[in-house]
Amino acid sequence: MLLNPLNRRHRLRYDIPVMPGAFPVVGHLPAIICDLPRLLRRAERTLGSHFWLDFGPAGHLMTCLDPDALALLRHKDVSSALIEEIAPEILGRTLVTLNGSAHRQARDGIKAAFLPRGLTEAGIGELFEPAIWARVQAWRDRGEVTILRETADLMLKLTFSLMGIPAQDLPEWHRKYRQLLQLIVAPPVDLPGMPLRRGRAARDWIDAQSREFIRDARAHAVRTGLINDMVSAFDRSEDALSDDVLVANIRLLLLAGHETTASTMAWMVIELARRPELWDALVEEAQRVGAVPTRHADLAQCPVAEALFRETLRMHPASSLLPRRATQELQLGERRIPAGTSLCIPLLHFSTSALLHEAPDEFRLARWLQRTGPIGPVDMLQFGSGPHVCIGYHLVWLELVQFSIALALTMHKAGVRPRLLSDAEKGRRYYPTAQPSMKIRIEFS
Ligand code: HEM
Repeated sequence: MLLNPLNRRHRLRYDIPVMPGAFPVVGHLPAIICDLPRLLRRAERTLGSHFWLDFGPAGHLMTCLDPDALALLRHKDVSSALIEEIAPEILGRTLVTLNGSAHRQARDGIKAAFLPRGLTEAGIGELFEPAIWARVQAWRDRGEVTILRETADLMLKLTFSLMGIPAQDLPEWHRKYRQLLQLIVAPPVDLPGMPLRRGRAARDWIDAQSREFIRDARAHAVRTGLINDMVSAFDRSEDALSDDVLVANIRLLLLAGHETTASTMAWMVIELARRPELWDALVEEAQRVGAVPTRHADLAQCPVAEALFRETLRMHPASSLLPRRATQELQLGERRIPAGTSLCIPLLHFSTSALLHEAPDEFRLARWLQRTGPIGPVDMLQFGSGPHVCIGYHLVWLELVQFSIALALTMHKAGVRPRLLSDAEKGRRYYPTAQPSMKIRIEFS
């Protein structure tokens, strides 16, 4: 594991052990990025359920593997402002960093557009369907693809179309979006040609375009997409919010929905490729349904595709860790957590914890197909919980079921199925978004 062999000293901070093995400057980040499950297991074995991990520039985060930690996501004295400190350039002033009434106000102005009714009224399923068909048909014709590259590209296309960005502007958006992402890793050097300068310029470009979209929406110009709905909900809301909030959150939607969904989609294809019985069950369902669903109401006809989406995300949660901060002293199990403590809530650990799931390491569609109760917070913990629970949940569910059915229909008609050409475990990343290696190839034969 990527730990510093020279750092073996056992230390305590506020009576909680610090994980040894941190490097200067980057702390445990190399192990967090490349080997998080093993790092958490080793920490649990050697230190117990509570320990500090060193996130390099973001400092030490108290990590708790006890399922009680999930309740922190709903706790009134726990804030998500730490996310702004970790990624100020890219996430500053967005929903995910706000708390209390400021958060509620901003979220209320956006959330309706992402509920099943809002998505259906905006015709999002119909909007996505042709782009998904086109992409899987291209894969069939090519016979072999680098899967994460492809799903990332498809998701960017879908996310941009959601925003109503005209097709001719897509290449420029693509370029600016890639530059924006550099802000996540940019060293703090603001000089011409450096990632920080380029990333900021891309962010300002994207924000300026968003302001134009908002102006257009208000002027009732012909523009489809969720932005219209968001703007009118925003303007209807009782508390006056500045357009800056809307602009920052349009940027957040681009970021929050892209890599997470692309990673999940890639893992779905990988799981289908390495489990022939799964592929057969999906093909059977796709043939019975015969068409790609476009509305939420139709999703009930696709239980296998839904179970595939849920089980893939359980085994491979795209958001592995959530950072938080205690604003007051807290009690967590037996522990006293001082006010101001930075916290890490490891969704990845809970997603495959034997305390929460039966046979957690087995990929089992049956756990979803045979369940009788409704989906509860533990079943969708990969989307967070509490006031910040993911706004895109219904959208992801729709697009991933659409994708699975289109894939199964297209490939089955051509007499081919997905086959894995690479080692899926090699080169996995777990942070900031968990994803399979960029190099994994899938053959359709
Ligand atoms: C598989 C795909 C996805 C996963 C696993 C995922 C996961 C999450 C998680 C864990 C959070 C909570 C963050 C926190 O509490 O700190 C979150 C928040 C959020 N997600 Fe997603 N997400 C996905 C897709 C999407 C999509 C497609 C969109 C929209 C286009 C979206 C928009 C958001 C927004 C706006 C928030 C912030 C909500 C708030 O702070 O109130 N996500 N997501």
